[in-house]
Amino acid sequence: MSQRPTRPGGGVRRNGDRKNSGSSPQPTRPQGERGTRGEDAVDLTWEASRTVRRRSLTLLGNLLRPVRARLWATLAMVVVSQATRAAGPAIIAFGIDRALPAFASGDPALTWLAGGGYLAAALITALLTAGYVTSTAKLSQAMLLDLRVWVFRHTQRLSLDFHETYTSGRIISRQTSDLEALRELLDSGVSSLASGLLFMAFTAITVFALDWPSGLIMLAAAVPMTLIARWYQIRSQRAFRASRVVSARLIVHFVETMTGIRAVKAFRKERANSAAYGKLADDYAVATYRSVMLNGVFQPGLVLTGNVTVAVILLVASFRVLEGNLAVGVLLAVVLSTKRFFSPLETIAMFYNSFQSAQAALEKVSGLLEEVPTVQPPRNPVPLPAARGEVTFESVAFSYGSGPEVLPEFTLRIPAGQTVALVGATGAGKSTLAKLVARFYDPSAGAVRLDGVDLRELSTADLRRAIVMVTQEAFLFSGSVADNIALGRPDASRAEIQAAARSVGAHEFISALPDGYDTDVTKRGGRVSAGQRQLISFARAVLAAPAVLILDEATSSLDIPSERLVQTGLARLLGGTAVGSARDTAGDTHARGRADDGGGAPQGGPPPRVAGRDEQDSRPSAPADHRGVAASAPRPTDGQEARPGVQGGRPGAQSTSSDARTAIIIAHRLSTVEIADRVLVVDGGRIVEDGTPAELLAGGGRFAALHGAWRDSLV
Ligand SMILES: Nc1ncnc2c1ncn2[C@@H]1O[C@H](COP(=O)(O)OP(=O)(O)OP(=O)(O)O)[C@@H](O)[C@H]1O
Repeated sequence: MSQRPTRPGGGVRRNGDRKNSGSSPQPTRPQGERGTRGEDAVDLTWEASRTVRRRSLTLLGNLLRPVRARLWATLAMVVVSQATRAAGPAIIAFGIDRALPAFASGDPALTWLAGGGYLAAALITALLTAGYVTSTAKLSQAMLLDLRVWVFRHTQRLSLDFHETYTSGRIISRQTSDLEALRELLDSGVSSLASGLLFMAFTAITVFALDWPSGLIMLAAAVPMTLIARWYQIRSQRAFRASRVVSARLIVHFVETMTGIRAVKAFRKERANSAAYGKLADDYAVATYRSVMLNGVFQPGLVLTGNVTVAVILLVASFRVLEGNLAVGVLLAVVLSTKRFFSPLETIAMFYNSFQSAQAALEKVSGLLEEVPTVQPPRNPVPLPAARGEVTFESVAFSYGSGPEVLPEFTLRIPAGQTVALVGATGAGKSTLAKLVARFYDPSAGAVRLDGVDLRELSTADLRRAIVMVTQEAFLFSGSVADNIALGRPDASRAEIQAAARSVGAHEFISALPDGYDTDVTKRGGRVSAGQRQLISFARAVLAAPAVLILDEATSSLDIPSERLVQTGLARLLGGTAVGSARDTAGDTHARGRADDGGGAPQGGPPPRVAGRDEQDSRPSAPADHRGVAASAPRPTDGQEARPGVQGGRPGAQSTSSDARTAIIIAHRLSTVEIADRVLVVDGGRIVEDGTPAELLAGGGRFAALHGAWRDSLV
């Protein structure tokens, strides 16, 4: 496509107003715009209807802009073809009333003119019809291609908070059934509607030109027809909106069931799900039935009006012929034209249906495109090509959207190179805190900084290079194992990919796959276990060599051998291994005392370390815990109590390492906590304890209690 508008929709933020100390521009919600909010509403207020209509038209305008030259050419073809088509009866009238009498008196020229004119009109109509049908198909495909790409790109750009509430099922519904409704209309509906309406207009002009009283009768028919059309429009708009809403719900339910098929089977939800799906399918059938029923009244209503009009014109014009006030040729032409005038009505009625359906679809799609990412890249980013990895939370508070405060105001400093374990009960706010570091969300107040730079001021490239989050799901994209590892650095060589895999202990199992690193992870034989998936995602992170690594430690779905594999990989990952990167040359490798748990011997990568503190290098390793991972020895502490609300910068909890990777781990395992430099205990969104594992254990507080419970659970 020649040119694409940068953003097809308008702009709506989902998170409402937020206090923001960051300097990056935040989009505001324009008055009256709605985005996807309230998209399930079937009855819209006049104001909302107008807004939605305007939004749909803007989108349509944006779609048409790149193809406007073709659009005008197509329109010209439609206009001329319908004019020549409508001229047929007038040429016949001319032939009967003027050419035939002239022919009878020995002048055949007018008859030749009438015959030739009729043939030429028919030829032009045929050629131009073929031209506009092909051209419309090209127009339609070009517009749909743009729209498909816009919807995909846009939904991908939207922030996590949007995806968490909107669900992938709805997005699929927008991408499939809504775009399909638009395709139906654009492919042939628009040209049928336009050509039909134009043909009617040209025919009406012809009838008026031939015999204005017949023209007036025809015009009178417009009154009942308009009333029927209005009746249909109001009801069908409602019916099609309802049908789009139910169709989206149906797809959402289907997608949810299929993506959660394991849980469905595990909890024997099949019957309940089938019942729910059956109910939705029933609702969809009812909604569709309603729109078809409306069409069942609309279409015959129009046809009846047309036929009655033809009868009235025939009657009146015949009387006038008998009285000698009208030529027979004109009578024939007027009746023919009137009959033809109403012939596109059936098609128009049919495509008006698609038009209404497409309009409802356009409303939904334009609403989606109107959404604006709440996490915006800055207009003038502060460059940070090589981050050290110091993370600071400066008077940060956070709530999801307009919900309750999940993290009350706090200040925290994580020095570069420190390994921090976040522990706490479920729902305490650990993931939320980690997601703020990854800038999946922006804080509601205060600022999160990397090396002193507000994350909102970093370019996406710098941010994603410096901070990588490894989530529990360890998602693998379709493609080879090597492709999946290379996600961390797409330009990495095969040797670098293998080195990354080796460094986390993944090389052996990858080599044992049917095609080694080239094994397709979606194919039989390429299916890897949950633990192996984790290792691949660790290798991905090693290759990316971020300054800050955030890791949501996997707890679920790992069997004991997998867990050991992951534990070893994790310990290695935290070693700050960088493959073929600047960090590598900076000497970011560590050979530290560590009791290998046997989950995977070093395979060419740098040896693993126990913790990210350089001062630990000189200390002997602590005794291994039950899983064989060495616990770090107690360290000197300044004895300072962690104060909720004001944390960080404590000498006892600081790393002195300047080259190690900063790691923030949402820790679920005792062994992981013990290899951390520092533990933050989160409770109700507050950091209630902050210190080295040894300090906190000695302190006898919440961490000590958690630790005790863990130990007991391991017996
Ligand atoms: N997307 C969201 N929208 C609204 N509230 C959320 C969202 N995600 C989390 N919360 C809420 O925020 C609070 C903190 O959740 P968070 O996921 O950070 O806890 P957590 O400590 O990581 O828990 P877990 O160990 O179970 O993962 C919880 O009350 C949770 O319900």
